[in-house]
Amino acid sequence: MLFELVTSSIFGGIAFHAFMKKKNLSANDSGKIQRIMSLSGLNVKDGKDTLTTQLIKKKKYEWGWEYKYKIPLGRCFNDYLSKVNVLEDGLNNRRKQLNFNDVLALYWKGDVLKNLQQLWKSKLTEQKEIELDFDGLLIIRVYDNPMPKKVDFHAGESWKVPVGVARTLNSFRYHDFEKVPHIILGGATRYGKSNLINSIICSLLHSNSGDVKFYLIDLKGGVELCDYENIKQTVSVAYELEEALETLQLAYNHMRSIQSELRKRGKKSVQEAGMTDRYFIIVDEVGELNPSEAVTKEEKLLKQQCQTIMSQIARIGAGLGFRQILATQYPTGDVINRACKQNSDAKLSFRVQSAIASRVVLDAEGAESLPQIKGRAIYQTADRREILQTPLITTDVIKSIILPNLINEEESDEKETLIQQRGTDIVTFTEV
Ligand SMILES: Nc1ncnc2c1ncn2[C@@H]1O[C@H](COP(=O)(O)OP(=O)(O)OP(=O)(O)O)[C@@H](O)[C@H]1O
Repeated sequence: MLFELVTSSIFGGIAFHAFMKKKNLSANDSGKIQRIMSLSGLNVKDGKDTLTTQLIKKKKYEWGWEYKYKIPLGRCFNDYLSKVNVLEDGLNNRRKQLNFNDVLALYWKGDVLKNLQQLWKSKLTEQKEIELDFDGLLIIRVYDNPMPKKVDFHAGESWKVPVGVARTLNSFRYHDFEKVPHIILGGATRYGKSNLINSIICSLLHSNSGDVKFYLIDLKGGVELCDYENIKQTVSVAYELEEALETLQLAYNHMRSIQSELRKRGKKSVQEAGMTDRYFIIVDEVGELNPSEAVTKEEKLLKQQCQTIMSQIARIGAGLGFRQILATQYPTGDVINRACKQNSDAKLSFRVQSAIASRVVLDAEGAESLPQIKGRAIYQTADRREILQTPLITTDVIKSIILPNLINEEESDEKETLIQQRGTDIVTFTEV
């Protein structure tokens, strides 16, 4: 009896959906969206009048629907962003959608009964996703299918590294370190920062093993970046505050030597001079270098020195071949120094705990409303903001990329000498 009810509701649904599809009316949620907006307090009272969010345009795409709304006076885009979960849950409220392809697949397969059960089960867990944007009008995109929850890593080309798969056309997006030299990564713990750092390092190693150099600062106990300690491309690794300063000093001194070299040759940048080496300073938990969190005077001084070098690299490093990747899981007020943030035109944030934390990383809200999916992130550059599923890199892939780059014993001795010398480096800060 129950099964009959279930099957007839499925077939009823199929017939209804096929009819709607034919009329190109499938899953138009504009009415429901407007109702959710009213019920969630987005209307504005103006004397006796109630100003509502007005639908201006709607358009059907392959992936779903796009709606454009005029927002009432007294509301801003952020008011809508803060309701993104309300909108999404409202649209998914007990929705079971069947599409034409499901039906075709069902009839062509052998065991119809089993297939029906599977189809029903998968429809129960189906989830629409929405994205909000603003271009003078509020744009709401309702995607019929959710983004993939797992995307495999593959290396990029040259200085372009894969940062994730975008929803539209399921295509990979790349961060080009030649165009945007510095990037800030943020996100609450366990959402995928370290995984992304590994992906970036491995992509760079794979595509530029002869030209890439790393200065690694891992202040999370040294479990994440220690894999790269013994590769030829790593100039210095730091696990403690003092070592972090030494590593930054090494990078800074080298940056200054490249600067004098360029001056001698009358060139303005490494690109112009045809110098192919690029230097990546990667700091995983930049919050540990925050002077306002220091316990002692000495610690504060060390952290301040680190901050000074990081801002110098952010300010002048781009043309000298230096790139900075700063990651934090505690995006509060001053955790990322201002010069570093101003000079990082790319930001990537996984889910964070609050709108304030999102603003610290992205300068905008939104990362607090990301679904609770590992690897899901907002990637933002000066002209684009997109939700991506970042690639997942496995330990085996990391090992296979590291293996050909491991240093042999002779090279290891040379490296020891280099690291021992670094304490004698003197840092002088000259305005450029
Ligand atoms: N892109 C991804 N796709 C799917 N799963 C992922 C992805 N990135 C990370 N994960 C999963 O999440 C777990 C935590 O990831 P990761 O260690 O990178 O988080 P984290 O943000 O660096 O955490 P913490 O700040 O605590 O070190 C991983 O072990 C992995 O299983």
